[in-house]
Amino acid sequence: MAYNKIRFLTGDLPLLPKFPNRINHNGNLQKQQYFMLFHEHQLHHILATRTIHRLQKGHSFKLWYIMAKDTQDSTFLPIQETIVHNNKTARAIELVILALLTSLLVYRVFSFKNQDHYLPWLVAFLCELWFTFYWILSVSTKWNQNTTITYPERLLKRVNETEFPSVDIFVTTADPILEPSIITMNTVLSLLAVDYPAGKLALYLSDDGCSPLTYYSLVETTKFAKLWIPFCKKYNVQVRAPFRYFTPESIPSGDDSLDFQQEWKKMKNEYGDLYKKIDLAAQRPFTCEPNSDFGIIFCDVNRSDHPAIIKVISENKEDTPSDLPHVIYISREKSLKHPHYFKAGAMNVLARVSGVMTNAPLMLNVDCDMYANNPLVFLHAMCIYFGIKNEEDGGFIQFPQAFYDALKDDPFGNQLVNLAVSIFTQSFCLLQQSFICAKFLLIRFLKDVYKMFASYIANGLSSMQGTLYAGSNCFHQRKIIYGSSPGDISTAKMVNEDLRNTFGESIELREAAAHILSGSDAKIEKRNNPSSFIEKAIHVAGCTYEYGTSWGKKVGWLYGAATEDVLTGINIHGRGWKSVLTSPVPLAFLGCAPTTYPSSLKQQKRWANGLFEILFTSNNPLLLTIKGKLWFRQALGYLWVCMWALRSIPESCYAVLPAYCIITNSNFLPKINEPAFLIPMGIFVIYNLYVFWEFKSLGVSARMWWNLQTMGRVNTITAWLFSFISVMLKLIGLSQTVFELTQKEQSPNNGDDEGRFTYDKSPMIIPGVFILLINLTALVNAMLRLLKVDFSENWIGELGVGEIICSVWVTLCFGEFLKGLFRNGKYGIPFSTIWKSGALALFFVQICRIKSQS
Ligand SMILES: O=c1ccn([C@@H]2O[C@H](COP(=O)(O)OP(=O)(O)O[C@H]3O[C@H](CO)[C@@H](O)[C@H](O)[C@H]3O)[C@@H](O)[C@H]2O)c(=O)[nH]1
Ligand SMILES: [Mn+2]
Repeated sequence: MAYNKIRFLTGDLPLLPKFPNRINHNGNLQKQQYFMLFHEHQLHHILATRTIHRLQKGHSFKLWYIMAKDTQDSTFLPIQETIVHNNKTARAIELVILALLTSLLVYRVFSFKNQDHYLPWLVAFLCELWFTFYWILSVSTKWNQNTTITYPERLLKRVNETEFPSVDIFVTTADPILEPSIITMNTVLSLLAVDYPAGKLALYLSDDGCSPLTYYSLVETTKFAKLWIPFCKKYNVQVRAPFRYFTPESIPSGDDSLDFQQEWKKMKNEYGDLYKKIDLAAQRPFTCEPNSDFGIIFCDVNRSDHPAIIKVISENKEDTPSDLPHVIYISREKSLKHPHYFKAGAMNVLARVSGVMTNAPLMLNVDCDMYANNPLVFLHAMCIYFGIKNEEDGGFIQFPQAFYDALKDDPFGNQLVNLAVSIFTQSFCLLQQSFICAKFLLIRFLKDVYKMFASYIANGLSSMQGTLYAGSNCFHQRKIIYGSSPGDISTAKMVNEDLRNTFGESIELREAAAHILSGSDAKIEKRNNPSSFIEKAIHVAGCTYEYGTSWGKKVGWLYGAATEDVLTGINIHGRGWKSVLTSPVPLAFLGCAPTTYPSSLKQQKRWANGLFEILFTSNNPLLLTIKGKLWFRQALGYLWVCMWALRSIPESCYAVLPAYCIITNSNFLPKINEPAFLIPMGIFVIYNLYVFWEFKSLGVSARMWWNLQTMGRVNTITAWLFSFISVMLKLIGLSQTVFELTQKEQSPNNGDDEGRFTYDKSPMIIPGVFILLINLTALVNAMLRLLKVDFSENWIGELGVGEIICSVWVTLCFGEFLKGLFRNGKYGIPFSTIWKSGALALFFVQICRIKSQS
């Protein structure tokens, strides 16, 4: 379909000595290999020397493999390309660290009986066993790295706009105060104005806050969009979220045309008006106005107990096409008697309502603060959609989560740069080539024994399935969200009874789903007048609709973990799909990261909590590898993220150990005059230098590296420890997880406060303050001991240098808390928190005393 413009040629290709090997017995060139050989510059070189195919006449060639004659004609160039990273140095260092970790374990085992202090030695051994295991997961996840690059300009030359699939866009918001309407509206505007045929787009805004303000803002924003979209398209505006476009720096220059300058001013005023309207409405209490349509809708609604409200705010009719996509407002039914499953519940309503109204084969999902920062983002996604080679490669298309106005040097460690290293930019998405041989041998070897199992291992060894689904900035195929697996025809042939059990009572939804599952795009019905389906849509947005169906269990966004995104993503991978990550320049989407320490803590807790919950569902990565089609190394990658909460236990123990040992005058590390001291020292030095180097190569400042490294320790011992505890409480039935929203701010620049730590009374920081206090006590203890030291033989060995270094390091990591102990007001740690941690620390020191006396 996409390549019908490519010309067929035959001729000579003398400049490519490797070329003939890559032609298979049919005379066809393997398409991956084709692209490996023909990087753009090579091609240009070849074409410049006027060489063409050597392939003899009479051979049939698949469209892909044909080169065009004209250098200017880019129809033969790939629309997406995967570049494999060279990370040999990183791999070598990672293996050195692994070797050191292993030797430390071996040393512990052999020196165990010579110890006078079994307890710290045993605890250290268990922690290090965990660190080694976790390091293996991390190395495996980062081993193969690649980047996918997309070329929208080539796509436009090759695929006609009419062939583009339609896309339903879902934006979710839940509270107009924590998520100010103006931010949500900017996200809406940026999406309405993307470079994509407007007739193929429908934007659905889900409002879990059931807020008249959000509804009113959307109506006004839609009016403004009618001016904004043509303006953006006419002048090819790059940033289509007005609050980011009309900045003081963006004033038109003298070089710009007069027309543009005038329209720019007009647009700026119009946006100013919109802003004022929304701002005023936010300050005025809402009143029921019986004579206005708007007043009646929201009269007496209670946000947690109300019927579904669905309004088509604007329609893009086929007979009067415009630049403005369909705009639809949804506030799903809520009732105190029924669970609503937070964002996952909202997404499922969006999937159903859009299924009834527009039923696009693709859906894009964004959080209310994630505006589209690159107007070509849909075309970048289409490069992948049209460029994937095998059906299963297109599980979902994820763009990274990145943030605007990020605080300098990431003081709270929440901007995901560190994750970028491992989850987003590089790994989770790998190349098969180098392992094909190993895979082949392995399959042969185990063939007769465990045929199935062998192919799992082989797949696992060869590569991974791709990036995580991160909840926002992701394109999904509707059929995959509806539960289909690659190459599986059973869903395509679902009969009415199955459809009812899966998708529920609504006949329209079942019909629409059957269309989608049967696969062929051509059959997917275009619905041009969503407003005629409002009644049907209200039906599927009801809070009892899901009872007795597969929503949240097998289809849609899955319930059971606070991170519905990763849970839904692992389920998709578990069906055998792969996913793709691509990050165009400029970045596809930008949102707000929490700007205060307490809100960052809350977010960290929810994430670690949700990720850990996944291990206790039927979507546990190891279960999915055995029972489903999750590849082994992909499962290791998932384990690596899902165990954040569990990490808090060994990390806390390891942070307690130096204090314990100094106070009780015992050791958990080899003494400085033993050669074995070099092992932990080597790990410490090499690991930290390695991470520093890794961050440097990502362009991260030294200050940011330090912040990320200390916040890594702090978050683990505070927020993640609480995630661990809360999952345990949930497992024994004592608590329920809730989704606490993150506060969003339009310009997070709040003067003096920017990036400074503030504290609330959250108990989460108690363990952190406790660790700090006991390590401070230990250091004072060590100092006193140093004063009394008798410089006789082996005094340096008795000093416990390793323990002191560790204690100093832990204290440095908790440096912000140390400052917080002495500051006042919101910058200081509340007295009640200090008091509680102090009591715990005192108790601990007392135990140490008793221990050392016994
Ligand atoms: O009951 C709810 C709760 C949340 N949301 C929406 O969910 C989105 C994400 O909420 P936010 O507070 O911004 O959480 P983050 O931690 O920033 O979000 C990340 O992590 C979440 C899982 O914890 C994913 O759902 C998100 O997509 C992902 O961006 C927002 O648009 C909310 O409006 C709802 O629609 N209904
Ligand atoms: Mn968010």
